[in-house]
Amino acid sequence: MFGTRKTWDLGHAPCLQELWKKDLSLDASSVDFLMSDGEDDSSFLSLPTTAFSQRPSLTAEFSETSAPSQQLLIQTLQDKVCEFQARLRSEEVTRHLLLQQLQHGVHKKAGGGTPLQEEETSATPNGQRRRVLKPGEASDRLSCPEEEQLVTRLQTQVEELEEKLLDQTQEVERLRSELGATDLEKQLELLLVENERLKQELKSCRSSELQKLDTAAESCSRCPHSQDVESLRREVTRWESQARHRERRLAELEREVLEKSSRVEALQRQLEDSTRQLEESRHRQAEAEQKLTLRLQECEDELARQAGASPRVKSVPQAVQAEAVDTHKALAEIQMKNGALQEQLSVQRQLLRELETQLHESQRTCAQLRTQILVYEGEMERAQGQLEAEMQNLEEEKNRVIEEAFIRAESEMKAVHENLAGVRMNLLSLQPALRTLTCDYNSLKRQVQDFPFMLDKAITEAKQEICQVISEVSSSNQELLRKYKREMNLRKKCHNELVRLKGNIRVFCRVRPVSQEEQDSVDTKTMLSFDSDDDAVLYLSNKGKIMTFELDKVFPPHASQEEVFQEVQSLVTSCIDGFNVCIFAYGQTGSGKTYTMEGVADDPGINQRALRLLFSEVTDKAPDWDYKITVSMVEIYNETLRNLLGENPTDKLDIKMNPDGSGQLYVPGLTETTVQSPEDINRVFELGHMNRATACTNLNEHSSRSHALLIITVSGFNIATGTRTQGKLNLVDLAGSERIGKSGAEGSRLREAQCINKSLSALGDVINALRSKHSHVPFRNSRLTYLLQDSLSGDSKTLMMVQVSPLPGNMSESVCSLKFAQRVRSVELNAASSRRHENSSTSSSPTHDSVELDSPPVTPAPLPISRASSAGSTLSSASRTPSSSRRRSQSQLSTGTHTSTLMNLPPGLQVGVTPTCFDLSVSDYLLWGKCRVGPSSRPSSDDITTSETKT
Ligand SMILES: Nc1ncnc2c1ncn2[C@@H]1O[C@H](COP(=O)(O)OP(=O)(O)OP(=O)(O)O)[C@@H](O)[C@H]1O
Repeated sequence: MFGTRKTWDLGHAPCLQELWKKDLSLDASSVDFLMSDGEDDSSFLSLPTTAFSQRPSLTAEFSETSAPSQQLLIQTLQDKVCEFQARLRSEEVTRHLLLQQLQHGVHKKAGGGTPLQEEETSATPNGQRRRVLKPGEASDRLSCPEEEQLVTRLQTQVEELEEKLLDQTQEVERLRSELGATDLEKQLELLLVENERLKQELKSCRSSELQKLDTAAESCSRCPHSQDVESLRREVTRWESQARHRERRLAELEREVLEKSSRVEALQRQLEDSTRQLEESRHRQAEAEQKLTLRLQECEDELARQAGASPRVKSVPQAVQAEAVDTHKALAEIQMKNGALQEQLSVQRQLLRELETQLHESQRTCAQLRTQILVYEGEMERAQGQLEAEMQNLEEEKNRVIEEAFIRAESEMKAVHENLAGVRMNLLSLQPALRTLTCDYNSLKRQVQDFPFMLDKAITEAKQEICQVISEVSSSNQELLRKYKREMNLRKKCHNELVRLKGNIRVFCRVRPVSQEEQDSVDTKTMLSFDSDDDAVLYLSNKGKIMTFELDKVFPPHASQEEVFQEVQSLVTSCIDGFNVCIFAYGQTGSGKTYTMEGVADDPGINQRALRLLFSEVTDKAPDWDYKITVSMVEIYNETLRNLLGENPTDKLDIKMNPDGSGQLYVPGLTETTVQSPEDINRVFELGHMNRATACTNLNEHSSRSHALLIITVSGFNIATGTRTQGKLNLVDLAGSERIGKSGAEGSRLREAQCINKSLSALGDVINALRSKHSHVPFRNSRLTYLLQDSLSGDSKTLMMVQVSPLPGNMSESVCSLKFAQRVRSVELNAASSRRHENSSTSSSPTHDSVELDSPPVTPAPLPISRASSAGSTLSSASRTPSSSRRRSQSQLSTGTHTSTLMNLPPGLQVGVTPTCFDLSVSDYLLWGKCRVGPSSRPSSDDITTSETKT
C-alpha cells in the first residue's frame, strides 16, 4: 500500500501530510466496500471511541516535553494498533468461515438439492455474534456444477486474497521493522555519533592541552611568560566551561529531538498500519462483495429460472432480499465507522503536523548549536594555536636557558675540578701543619685549664691596684678642687678689676654702609676713615681738619651683626651673674640704631641674639641653676611711658617707688612675659611691634621719635647653694638725636624734638653726675633715666653704641654724636681712675641716690654735645691722651709690663693676673674658662667668662 519507504535529506524532508495525500487516499465510495456481512458495529474497531475521546489529552501530552509521558503515549498507540490488527485478522477468519459455509451449501445443492437451512448465529473468536449460513443452505443454493465452479473460483479468490493478506501482513512487518531506521533517525544517529566523536575529541584535546600546560608550567615556572600562560589557561578554561555548557544544551536538545522523532515515528507507523489495514479490508471486501453480488445475481437468475419448477426456490430470493437489507444496514454502519476513522485520521494528521513543526524547530536549533559549536571550536583552535606558539617560544627559551646553564655548569665544573685538585695539593701540604697545630692546641688546652687560676690571681692584683689608684685620684681630686676654688676666687678678683679698669661704661661706634638708593641719589664721598692698626679709632675729615675720635671699638660699615654681637655678648651674659646692664643705640635718624638693636628677619640684631644667648647659657647651667627669664617692652614717647606688651598699648604707665620699703623703683601695670624658647621671643617681638604700630599713624616716623626699651630680667636660683641672683638687661633703641634747628620742626614735631633732647640731655647729665661722683644724680630729669636708674648706677654696666651715617650730608650730626660718645666714654675713665684710689667704695647704689624729682624741664634742653665739652677738635686732642694711656696700660697688662697705673692696683692683682694665667696647667686652664693665652692678646670683652658672678 505504501510501497517502499522514501528516503530524504534532513534539509528538505517531505511532510507527512504529503505522504498521506499521495499514498493514502480514502473516499466515500471506497468505504462502501468495507462492509462485511453480520459484522457488529462495536466489534469492528473499538479504537475510535476511546482514541478520539483521548485526542485532546494526547495532544496536550505531546506538547509536554517529559519523556516518560511521551513513551507512555507511544506505547498506548502501539497497543491500539496491535489490537486493531488482531481484530482485522479475526474479521478475515470470520469471512473465511462464511465463504466455506457458502461453498459447502453450494456443494450440497449440487449433490441433492438440499433446501437452504435457516440461518444460524455463531460466535466469532472474539465472542461477537455473527450471522452465518447453515451448511444445508449453501448446498441447497449451489447445487449445479456451475455453482460448484463458482464456489471453486470464489475459494480460489479467497485463497488469493488470503495470500495477498499474508503478503501485506509481511509487508507491514517489514515496514515496521524498517520504521526503526528512517533517514531522519539515521541522520539523528549520525549526528549523535558525530556529537559523541566531537565530545571525545574535545575531551582528548582538553586533556592534552592540560598536560601540555602542566608540563609547560613545571618547566617554565620561573619563566617570565608564566603570567601570560596563566592568563591563556584561564581563557581556555573559560571557553571550555562555555563549550561544556553548550554541549549540555545540545545534548538536551538532541534528546528532545530523539524523543520527538520516536514519537513521530510511532504515530506514523500507527497511521500507516491503520490506513493500510483499512485499505486492504476495503479492497478485499469490495472484491468479495463484487463477487458475491455477481454470484447473487447469478443465483437470482438461477432461482428465477428455477422458480417455475420448484416452489421452494421462490423462498430463496426472499431470503436473499432480507439478507440484502441487512447488508445495507451493515454498510451504513460501516460508512459511519469510516467517517469516524476519517476524523481520527485528520486528528492524527494534525498531530503529525505539529510534531513536524517541532521537529523542524529542533533541527533548526540543532543547526544553530552546531554553528555555535563550530565557532567555539574555531576559537578554541585559535587559542590552542596561540598557546602552542607560546609553548613553542617557551620551549625554545627553556632549551636555550638549559643550554646556557649546561655550558656554565660545565665551565664551573671544570673550575671546581681544578680547585679540587688544588685543595688536594693543599691538603697534602697542610697535613704537617695540622700536626703542628694539634700540638699547639694541646698545649693551649693545658694553658686554658690553668687560666681560671691565673685569672683569679690577676683580678685580685688588679683590684688592689685599682683601689690604690682610686685613693690616689681622690686625694689628688681634693687637691685639685682646692686649687680650683682658689683660682676661681683669684679669677673673680682679676675679672672684676679688669672690668673696673675697662670701665663700667663702654662706648662703641658703628658706621652704617651707604645704601643702594643713596649711592644713586646723593653724594656719598665719605669723610670717615678708619685706622687699620687700631680698631678703636675713627678719623673724620671736616673742613680740612682731621678729627680723631677714640672709643672702645669702632665698627666699619662692613661689620656684620654677628661681629657686633661678639663684642657685646660678655655684657649680656654678665646679667645672668646678677649685673644690671644697659645697651643704648644712639645716633641721628637713619644712622642704623634699629638695625643694630632689632636687625632684620634673616639677620637679627642685638635684641634677639641676646635672648638666644641667654637661653643657651641658662640651659648650660640648668642642672645647678634654675633660671627664669621675663621680658617687658616699653616705649617712651613725648615723656610718656607705654606698655607695648599690654592689652591696651595706649595706656600710660608711671614709675613709682616700691611700697615694700626696699627703695627700688617699679612700674605698676608693666607686663612681664616669661619666655622659655626662641619661639616665645618671636611672639613677644611680634606683639610689641603690633602694639607699637597700633598706637601711631606712621610707624617709621613714630619709631624715630620715641625710645624703645626691651627689658630682660634674668632671675637665677642655685639649687645646691640656695644662692639667688637677679640681673637686668636693658636694650634701648633711642630716638633720633638730630638737632631741631636743622630739621626746622614746629608744633608737635617741635614738642617731640624737645622731649627727645630733654631725655638725651638727662642721660648725658646722669652720666656726667656719675662721672663727677656727685652726691646727686639727676635720674628723675627724664622718664628714660628714671626708668633706667638701677641699671645706670652702682656696679651696673653700660654700653653706648653710637651709630654714625657715612654720608657727607650728615657730617655735622655725625660729629655731634661722636663728641657725645667721647664725653660719655671719658666719664667712666675718670671714674675708673678715681676708683683705683678709692678701692671699690665708689659704686653707688640706687638706694643711696636721691630719689627726689628734679625740677621739670621748662625750656628746650640744650644739645647733649653742647653740654658735653668744648669744640670737637679740642676734645679730640684733649681726650686722646687718657684713652691712649688706657689702651697702653691694657697692652702693658697683657704683656706683663708694670706701669705706674698698674702699680696702683692691689698687690695681689699686680702680680697675679698674667703670671697666674700662664702658670696654670692645661686642666687648670680648662677649668679657668675662655681665657685668651698669648703675650700680644689685648684684653677684650671676650676675656670675661660667664662664670663671673656679682659679689
Ligand atoms: N649696618 C647696616 N647694614 C646694612 N644696612 C643698614 C645698616 N645700618 C642701617 N642700615 C639701613 O639703613 C636704614 C636706616 O636704618 P635704621 O632704621 O636702623 O636707622 P635708625 O637710626 O633706627 O632710624 P630711626 O631713628 O628713624 O629709627 C635702614 O634701611 C637699615 O636697613
